[in-house]
Amino acid sequence: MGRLVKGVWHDEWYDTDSTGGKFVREDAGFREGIEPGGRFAPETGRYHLYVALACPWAHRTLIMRKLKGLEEHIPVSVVHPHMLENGWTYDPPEPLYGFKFHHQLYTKAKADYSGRVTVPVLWDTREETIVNNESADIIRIFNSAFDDLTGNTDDYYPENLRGEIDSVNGRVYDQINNGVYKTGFATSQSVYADECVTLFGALDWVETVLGNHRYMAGDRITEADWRLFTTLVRFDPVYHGHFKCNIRRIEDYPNITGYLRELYQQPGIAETVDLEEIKQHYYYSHDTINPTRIVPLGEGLDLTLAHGRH
Ligand SMILES: N[C@@H](CCC(=O)N[C@@H](CS)C(=O)NCC(=O)O)C(=O)O
Repeated sequence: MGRLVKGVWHDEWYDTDSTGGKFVREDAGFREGIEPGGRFAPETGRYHLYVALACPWAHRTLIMRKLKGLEEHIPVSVVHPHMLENGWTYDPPEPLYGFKFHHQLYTKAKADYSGRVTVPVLWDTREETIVNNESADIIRIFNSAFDDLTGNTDDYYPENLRGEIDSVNGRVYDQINNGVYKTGFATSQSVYADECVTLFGALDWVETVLGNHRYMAGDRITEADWRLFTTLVRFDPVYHGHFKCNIRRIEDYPNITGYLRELYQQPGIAETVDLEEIKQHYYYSHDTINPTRIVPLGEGLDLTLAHGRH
């Protein structure tokens, strides 16, 4: 775990001293788009996606790549699940440059880069740079930028639902997706307790929404559902224990349980979920919160059971 400072790698854990025990996530450093006629134009084989199978943010991009039929257009490389003193690593080395360390991609893109070195990364092989390293942007890019190439016009951010999707995303991001990290990485009891209570308040709200609607932003699956899904699928096997998010389990919420199963059972989605890799990453990499590195055996819900949603 570490960060780049002016292009030099420093092995360091998150600084929560300067924020009174709070985990504060850094903004992504590369935020370009892909559009026809633009600097980054949609082309088959031009872009490469770097992910961790364990990472909920990277997982969103894998899901959208699958749903939008982009697998043959955008190849993917996967980091090793253990993120240790060198940050994310490739074993074997990644295919474009033979790099062993994910931070080498960042310094290839910008020699004096300062900031955290995260996945996912959407790489441009033409300009040899990072187009974007913010998953929220990458899934929007995948949602529409390659439609002319793939002929797949499925829309997970439809015009008429954007207001609702944005509003759901806002709360889900802050209190659930990032909420589990803010709870798990807190280094003071009172910060932990506040974050944990807020997280479960948000899950209670999701349970109510799903009692009234089939999905989070109405009656069709949108990006709001996929953004929530990647946290829910990790919750009982990882966040409940490792991040001390243990007021309730997902299994204790009937509507969320059925919804999670229904999303998991959508075509192609189960292949994007690797629970063993997910558990290995969290329990092994975060030695400040699990110094023995023992990976627990429990796997959480059986996601293959009938979802019972209609
Ligand atoms: N805003 C980014 C966050 C990505 C992120 O934090 N990824 C984690 C893995 S789950 C990471 O690479 N962390 C490495 C670090 O913080 O040093 C996104 O959504 O794409």
